[in-house]
Amino acid sequence: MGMTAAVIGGSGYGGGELLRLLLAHPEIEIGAVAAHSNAGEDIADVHPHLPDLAGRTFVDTAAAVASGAGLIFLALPHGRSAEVAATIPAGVKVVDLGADFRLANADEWARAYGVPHAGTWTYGMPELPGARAEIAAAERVAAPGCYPTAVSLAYAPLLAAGVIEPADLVTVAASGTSGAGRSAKVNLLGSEVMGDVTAYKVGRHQHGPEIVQNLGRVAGAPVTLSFTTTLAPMPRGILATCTARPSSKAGTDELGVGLAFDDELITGILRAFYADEPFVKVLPAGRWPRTSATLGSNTVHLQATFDEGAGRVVVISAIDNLTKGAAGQAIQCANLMLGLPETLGLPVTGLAP
Ligand SMILES: NC(=O)C1=CN([C@@H]2O[C@H](COP(=O)(O)OP(=O)(O)OC[C@H]3O[C@@H](n4cnc5c(N)ncnc54)[C@H](OP(=O)(O)O)[C@@H]3O)[C@@H](O)[C@H]2O)C=CC1
Ligand SMILES: CC(=O)N[C@@H](CCC(=O)OP(=O)(O)O)C(=O)O
Repeated sequence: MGMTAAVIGGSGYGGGELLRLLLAHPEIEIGAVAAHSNAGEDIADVHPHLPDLAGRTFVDTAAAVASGAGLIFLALPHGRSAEVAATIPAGVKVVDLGADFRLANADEWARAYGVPHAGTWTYGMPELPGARAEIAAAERVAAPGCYPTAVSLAYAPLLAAGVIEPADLVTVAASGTSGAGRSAKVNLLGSEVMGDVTAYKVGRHQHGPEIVQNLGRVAGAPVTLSFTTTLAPMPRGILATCTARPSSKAGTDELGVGLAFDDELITGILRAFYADEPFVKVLPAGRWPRTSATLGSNTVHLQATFDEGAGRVVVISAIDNLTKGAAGQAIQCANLMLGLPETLGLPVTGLAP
């Protein structure tokens, strides 16, 4: 074992997924695991799917910070990471699953989250252009949110190729309930969620600015996104339907391919962009992403078409919000920061049915 990692916020859903993946990681050993209201509890009592952690108890946050771990994962509610990060000594590598350090613009952060901005860390989405080397060189990384992963990776290849209009992106996405965390909320009760799909945070979701930040960097131009989120009656998964108008460059010889603007061209751009990416799968023609196929994997499934009648490109993206959308992505970043193979300990295959 090369490195001991502490997990702070280990009793939550993101923390539980981190622990599940780290138990199978050949180079990272689980050190102190911290909780808040569950401090002192047996880890396997809170996470019965992790029986190998029976007999180990959650410590408090300060004890985990002081535990001497060379790597710390933070899986805390928004606003909490910043105060804990300030107590972590230099030289310790930190990956934050929360939002505190994701946005570069302080005003946008304060508008989206309602508390002052704590700063900006290296953004942890290795598949975005130039990101991998920055993550590998960083001591502190802000791992992206679940929706921003699904949506940014759907649009990025087409924006980078210049074939869609950055000023007219429209996304409707559905999330499973674990995306809202483990703490009790009335709207997450089984009797509220089962048999229901509901829109929420319409027109004001906090992930809007994060997606716009990512895609603006890829496009090299201002991006406008209409982003609507819905809650689906399933524990895990995100399905994002991402549409865009073709740009004036689409279907012209400027692309250098001499092809009509059609499904083959669009999926060809996606395939070329992700040709060397172990965790992004552009599905074969005719097969559409489904959340169930991604569960437990660190994999993004993509498919695309050109809806000629509407004059819009449609890209569908599916991920497991807790894996590629949170803990898996955090470990992918940690692997890079530690100089390990990026895929170490991370499943590509899903769990079905
Ligand atoms: N769920 C998801 O799909 C995703 C989550 N994220 C982000 O990851 C972070 C964790 O999310 P998630 O696991 O879902 O959240 P949960 O609500 O499930 O877990 C939160 C964790 O933080 C601990 N905690 C709560 N308050 C405090 C506090 N004041 N001091 C110290 N620890 C505290 C909790 O401890 P205890 O329960 O013992 O009180 C628990 O371990 C959030 O920032 C979230 O936005 C990012 C991407 C996806
Ligand atoms: C279903 C549900 O409520 N999902 C949450 C996702 C929160 C999340 O994951 O937050 P960060 O990625 O920003 O840390 C939401 O929509 O706010």
